[in-house]
Amino acid sequence: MNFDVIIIGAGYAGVTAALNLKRAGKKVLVLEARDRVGGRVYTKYLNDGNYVDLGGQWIGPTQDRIYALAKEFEVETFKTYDEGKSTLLYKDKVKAYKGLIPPLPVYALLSLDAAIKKINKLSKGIDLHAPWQSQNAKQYDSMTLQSWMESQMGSKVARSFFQVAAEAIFAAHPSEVSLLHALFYTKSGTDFDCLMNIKKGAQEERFVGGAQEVVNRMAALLADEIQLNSPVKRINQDSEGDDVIGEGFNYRARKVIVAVPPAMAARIEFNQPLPPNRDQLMQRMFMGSVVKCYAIYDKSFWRDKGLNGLCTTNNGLISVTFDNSPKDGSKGMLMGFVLANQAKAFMELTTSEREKAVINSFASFLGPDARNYEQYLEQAWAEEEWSRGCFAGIMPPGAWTSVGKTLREPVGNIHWAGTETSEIWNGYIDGAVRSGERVAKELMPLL
Ligand SMILES: Cc1cc2nc3c(=O)[nH]c(=O)nc-3n(C[C@H](O)[C@H](O)[C@H](O)COP(=O)(O)OP(=O)(O)OC[C@H]3O[C@@H](n4cnc5c(N)ncnc54)[C@H](O)[C@@H]3O)c2cc1C
Repeated sequence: MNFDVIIIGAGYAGVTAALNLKRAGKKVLVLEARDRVGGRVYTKYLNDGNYVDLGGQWIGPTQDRIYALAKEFEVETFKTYDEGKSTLLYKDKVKAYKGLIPPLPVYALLSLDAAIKKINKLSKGIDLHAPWQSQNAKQYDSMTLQSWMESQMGSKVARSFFQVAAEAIFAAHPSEVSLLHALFYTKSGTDFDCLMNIKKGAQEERFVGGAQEVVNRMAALLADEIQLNSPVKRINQDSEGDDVIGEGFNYRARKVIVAVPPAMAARIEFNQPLPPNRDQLMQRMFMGSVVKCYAIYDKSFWRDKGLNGLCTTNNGLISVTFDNSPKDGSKGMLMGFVLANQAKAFMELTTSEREKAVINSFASFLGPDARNYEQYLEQAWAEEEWSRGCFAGIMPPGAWTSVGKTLREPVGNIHWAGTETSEIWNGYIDGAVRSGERVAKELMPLL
């Protein structure tokens, strides 16, 4: 059977592209490896009717495209729980504090504040459309975020907390991330404060019913077009179109959209080798490492103590936790991230060792009550065959300025989507939606 467009991947990017093309009268087919849509957004429904988001979950100001879809598909959002005091574990002591500024030594706070202001200022100069053309791009791309942190912050304590924030944003150690990429990503998501914060930040709101709710409803309009359990193994290109091949299927289309992260696109075979710089990009844009962990309680006991469940430390397995309880507060759900190098070590533990280590970490913030949990859940994204890491693809030093321009450049009939290709909210759900809209628009005149 012949299609106008075959879309590989039914994450937010692929489903958005498919729906836009279908609405424009095009004949589309979406091939998805997993047995569900949503990709890196994964809502697990629990037996008692509750749910947990094991992948992407928050949305916030300026993420207009995902908000527009939530409105269109009538999925409500609600504020992330943020009432009461936050918790800081520093030098083995637990302190509760109000507001955004943790009770750290003044010299460390001043150093942190200056670094955040500086990264915001530098990021303003980045060309989001072509980061490699930004002023000083070569210089920034020859540094890591770590080397920049060392040059900016004399205080070791400040550096360690900046690292906590950076790892929560990139799911990678700062020594792995190009400074140019960090600046691009910062501007793409407004600024560093917006990336870090709950109020007026990227963590401001959640979806009622879970973050998969919107994409599930979109997919319901594509019931005849989405084929699940269909990993694409190979694309054979010729001048007229492409054959898209997997186990038990071989479909043909005039155009193909690859809506998977570059690291996953690298696992597809192509009959005509891709241009070498494109291939090198796919070899280099690596996925971060994150394990998202939950303990579920009969109630959110921390709220009774005037705490908001937002806990941070510069010296623990879990460096940051959030109150992820349902909107009605009927259950207590504490969620924590194991990030970057900690995640790599964590994934070598047995299942029971992992659970024990996470609960110990939760108890180190919130006391013995944290041990009285009903259920433990986790999702290690590097263990996921069809993601191989998260939150998103990251550029190491040198990649943006050498091969970065191939990120969105079509190759013959193949066009690229996915949050990694977005100029705005790159790495986020909103970026995925924008990339789906962009690629559909790009293809329309060619069909
Ligand atoms: C733990 C975690 C927390 C996050 N938190 C947030 C957050 O709070 N807010 C936010 O905005 N973002 C967050 N993100 C990031 C967000 O989830 C992603 O940016 C977004 O979902 C990416 O969508 P996408 O469509 O570009 O890619 P994906 O969701 O990765 O979709 C790609 C799809 O392609 C499929 N696929 C891969 N290879 C093949 C193949 N060969 N053949 C067929 N199908 C294939 C995959 O199964 C997948 O369904 C988080 C991510 C994670 C993992």
